[in-house]
Amino acid sequence: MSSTAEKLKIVDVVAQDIRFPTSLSSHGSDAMHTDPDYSVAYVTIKLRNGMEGHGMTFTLGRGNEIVVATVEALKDIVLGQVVTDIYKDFGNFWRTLTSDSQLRWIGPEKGVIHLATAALTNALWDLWAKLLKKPLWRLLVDLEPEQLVSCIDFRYLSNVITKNEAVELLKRGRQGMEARIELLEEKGYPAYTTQAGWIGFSDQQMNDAAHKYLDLGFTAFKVKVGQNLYEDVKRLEKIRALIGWDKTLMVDANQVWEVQEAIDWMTQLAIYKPLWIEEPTSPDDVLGHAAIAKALKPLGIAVATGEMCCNRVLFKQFLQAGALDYCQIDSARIGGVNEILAVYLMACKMKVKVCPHAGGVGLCEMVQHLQMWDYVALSGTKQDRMIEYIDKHHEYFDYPLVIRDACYMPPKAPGYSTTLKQDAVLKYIYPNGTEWLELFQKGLFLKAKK
Ligand SMILES: C[C@H](O)[C@@H](O)[C@@H](O)[C@H](O)C(=O)O
Ligand SMILES: [Mg+2]
Repeated sequence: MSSTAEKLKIVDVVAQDIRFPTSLSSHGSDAMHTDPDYSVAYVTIKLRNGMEGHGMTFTLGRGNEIVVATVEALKDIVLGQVVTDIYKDFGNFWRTLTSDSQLRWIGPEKGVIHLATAALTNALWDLWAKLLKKPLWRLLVDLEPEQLVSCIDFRYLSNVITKNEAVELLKRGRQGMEARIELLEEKGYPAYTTQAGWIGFSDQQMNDAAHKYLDLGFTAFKVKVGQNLYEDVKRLEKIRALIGWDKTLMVDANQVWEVQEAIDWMTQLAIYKPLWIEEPTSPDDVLGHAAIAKALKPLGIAVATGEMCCNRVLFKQFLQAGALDYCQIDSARIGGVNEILAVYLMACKMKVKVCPHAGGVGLCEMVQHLQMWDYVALSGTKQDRMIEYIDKHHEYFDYPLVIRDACYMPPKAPGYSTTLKQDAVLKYIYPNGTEWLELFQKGLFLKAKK
């Protein structure tokens, strides 16, 4: 092996359980997840030359240790590889990672095993962008269409999109690219916020957050619904009174309803003119979503889903069935960047708008890169599209996102914006981080029994 290849060998993969005590303030709460502790399974891939790539997947607390253990189970597939060999044929490597004959049985390509795949894959992309000294969105933009497509495993997709069609879409997407890069650098990419709408928030918390975001120039707000119709009516009355009727309002039920219940409930809330209802029912129920979308269309309410969609195949079915109007990819789910690219390509072909899910730790940092690539090099438009935004946990990153005039500004630092500050890791690693030890001592949290 040449000495350059030797230096680019992966010599270590470390997975850490990082958690933040968000349940203390109801931050992130919704009808289904009432006490989330925002967490990440944080993966570091180390090369012999000392370089590191970081990746993560998002969880709500206790499940985090299972994802960390699953990364441990997968890491032998990555260890010892020369990282640049992976990038030469990334699609095939991704298939190797998801095809281990014994491990795939616990998926396949869904659940914890796929979350772990996402964390590892995202670390590999961070490393690639760092090696090329580019932010990830720029790396994606600069890849030739054929090269980008070679990163994707098209298995099970050919009845909707083929490799050749994907290349054609990307070639078409390049027209006018330079002008869009300039526009992006000048104006950024529109954001909306969910921060005034957590279900556990008091009136005062909602009030404060709505004013804060109005002052920051935000024009689109998302509110949680689905626990109690009477409370939803009160909350939507309140948010409309705060933001006015000229602003955009979306609502999110986080999977709590039966199909007919979703239709009936949303019919009652239609007077508040929500743009979309998000996750009205089970994230796996393609036909249920299709029925809801059909029933709510005459009321002017669209259906959004995807933050818990398990893989490209299910996204394919949602798109085929006309079951979503807004496709909410999540940067820490499905199998990481490689598989998400396939979803963007299918959505582009089927002319469905992608409005990514974000907000959780690292999600805003990562997904901005993907959505900016889509704008510059694939769909070519920001029309009716926005990225979710929440102002928490960014300070723990080496290169936090930048928001200006309610728009994400394109990241400049090399990588996927996934590197946590060492200090944050020491404070929030579970259960022995300094912040956690203090919380246990104060009796604010009970340490999990092993
Ligand atoms: C538990 C989490 O905060 C979710 O409520 C959140 O991801 C949400 O569905 C969203 O759309 O932001
Ligand atoms: Mg949601």
